[in-house]
Amino acid sequence: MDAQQIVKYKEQLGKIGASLVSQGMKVGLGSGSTAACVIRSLGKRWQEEGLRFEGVPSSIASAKLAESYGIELTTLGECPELDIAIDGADEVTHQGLQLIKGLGGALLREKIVRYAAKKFVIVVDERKLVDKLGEHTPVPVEVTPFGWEATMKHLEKIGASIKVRVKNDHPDFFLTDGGNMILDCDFGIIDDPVRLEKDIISIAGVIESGLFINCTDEALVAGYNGIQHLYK
Ligand SMILES: O=C[C@H](O)[C@H](O)[C@H](O)COP(=O)(O)O
Repeated sequence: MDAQQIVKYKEQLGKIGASLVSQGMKVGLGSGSTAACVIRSLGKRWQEEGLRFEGVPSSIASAKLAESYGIELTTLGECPELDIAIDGADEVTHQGLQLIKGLGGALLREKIVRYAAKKFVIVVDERKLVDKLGEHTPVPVEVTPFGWEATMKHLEKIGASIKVRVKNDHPDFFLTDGGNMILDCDFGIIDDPVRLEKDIISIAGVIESGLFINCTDEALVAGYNGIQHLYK
């Protein structure tokens, strides 16, 4: 799949994702480049069709993008229950729609927004589809900076090979919107993601894992044959 093709797929996903939103809905706005295409399409509908909805962004970047189209944003404080959240993902299993998310570092807020929503739809191109999680992507784990070295040791004990995430082309640690660190944990092929998520979350210092298990209702997958709809 070449870069031009990927851009085309993301634009298609943006339009279809945005078409799921109707007047007055409460909407969780995801993060990353594919979710950004949904936000742009929603922005066009806001400007050209007068679509109005209440948007809760899952990252500062998504908030800025939405605001650049004039979309009025709200918070989970004002609007704790959402009709739908639409987001990207880094890996998606064909069966069960289990996910790895967080290569962009937004996993904690994305998960909070997801669980505030009645329905969770993800938008991905077909490169992200896998039989089992862990085929291409480590599991991003958000940890508190205090004592992160000890947290890392515990993650290693449950089988992770770890890279501490740093900023692009920079030796400084990458920090999330919430000021936390990300440890990219390679567990190899993940046979039991339910168990692994529990094991990760039970470690002191771990704030959230990038495993999104049994929580996706629908995946829109762009590929050579158009957009497929997969359901859990
Ligand atoms: O933290 C980032 C998010 O989980 C993204 O939704 C995910 O990384 C997919 O991003 P993209 O659509 O840019 O591949």
